[in-house]
Amino acid sequence: MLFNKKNNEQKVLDCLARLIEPELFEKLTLQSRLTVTNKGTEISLSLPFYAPTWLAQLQQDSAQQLTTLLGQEVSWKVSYKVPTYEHKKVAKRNNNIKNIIAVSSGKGGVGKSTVSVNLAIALAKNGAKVGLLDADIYGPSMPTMLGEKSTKSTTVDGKLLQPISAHGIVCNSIGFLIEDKDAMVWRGPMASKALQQVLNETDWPALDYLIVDMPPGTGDIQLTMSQNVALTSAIVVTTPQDVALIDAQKGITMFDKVDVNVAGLIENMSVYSCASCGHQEAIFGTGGGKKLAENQGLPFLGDLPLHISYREDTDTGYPTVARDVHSHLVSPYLTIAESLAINLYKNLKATIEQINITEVK
Ligand SMILES: Nc1ncnc2c1ncn2[C@@H]1O[C@H](COP(=O)(O)OP(=O)(O)OP(=O)(O)O)[C@@H](O)[C@H]1O
Repeated sequence: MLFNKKNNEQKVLDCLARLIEPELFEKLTLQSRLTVTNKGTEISLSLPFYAPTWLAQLQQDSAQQLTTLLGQEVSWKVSYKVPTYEHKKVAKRNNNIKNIIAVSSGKGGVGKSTVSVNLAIALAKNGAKVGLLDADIYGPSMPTMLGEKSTKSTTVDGKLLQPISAHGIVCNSIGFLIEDKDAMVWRGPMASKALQQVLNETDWPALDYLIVDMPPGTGDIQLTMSQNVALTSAIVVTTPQDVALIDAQKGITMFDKVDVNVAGLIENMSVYSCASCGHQEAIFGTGGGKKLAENQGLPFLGDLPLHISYREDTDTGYPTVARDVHSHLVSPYLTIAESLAINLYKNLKATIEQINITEVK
């Protein structure tokens, strides 16, 4: 049979088109190049996000079809390059940081910090380079949650602060600089200035994502912070009950006001899961976060159970995703991290061309 390069390229594309959701496929192929030759079949793919489960599923689902279509087994060569997404323009930008993602909540105590730290570690576990900035001036919790309670920020050159490395991520926190009681009395402009200072005066290594744990609420402080930092996107964390959802809605409105994309909602403490017997109970109600996301036309990134280990693990300085003992508590975070990375790619515009699908040999 005569080898038809163009035909085979089209066959591969058609097969992938059946397996990838249309919106995402269109965006991926818009910036793709696929070439096929007859010396063995290798799909060389440069992906703009880290999504190991999504990729494994795609490879598994397409394996049989591709082998049949091309008459030989297909191997994949995958590399990753997370793009820098377009974001609102503010004065200063650190070139080492590709994307800054704020994690916020309309209401205090919904688990925003717990989600921030575990999500940051989950993104890193999936393969990304991740930093975490603790901007929660009312109660910086990252020193405790990362097991670095007695650590203070240091500087090598007398100018830039060295971030703390822990559990596969780097972090800086207002808590590494000042005592908690000092932070509590800060007013808006001071708090916002402190955030910008910690952001701009830290010696961040090259990062795909910097996760910012924002102070809870939607007041002037949060508004000013959101305005003055070059945020790529924001995540709103909520619990399922009505009162939290009303505040989550305020959070979404706040980001709309300052023209920051909302990457999606996460529902924390969705279902109580008993550590002893596994019994599950929806004590705060269920499905509220998903419904709010639907009403707002926003992605729902996922839900997380209410489980004692999440609290114990961060209290002891070893976040659940880093400990990796309870896979049923880790996997929701890995899924949310994938969902976040894919949704950012789907909904934002990359500043540079990113993806190549090339079949070689
Ligand atoms: N899914 C969960 N299961 C069990 N406990 C949780 C869960 N999420 C958070 N917690 C616990 O709830 C408490 C509040 O969480 P966290 O400090 O992360 O909330 P927050 O929204 O950042 O609070 P703040 O408003 O003080 O910033 C902590 O003790 C934390 O360990």
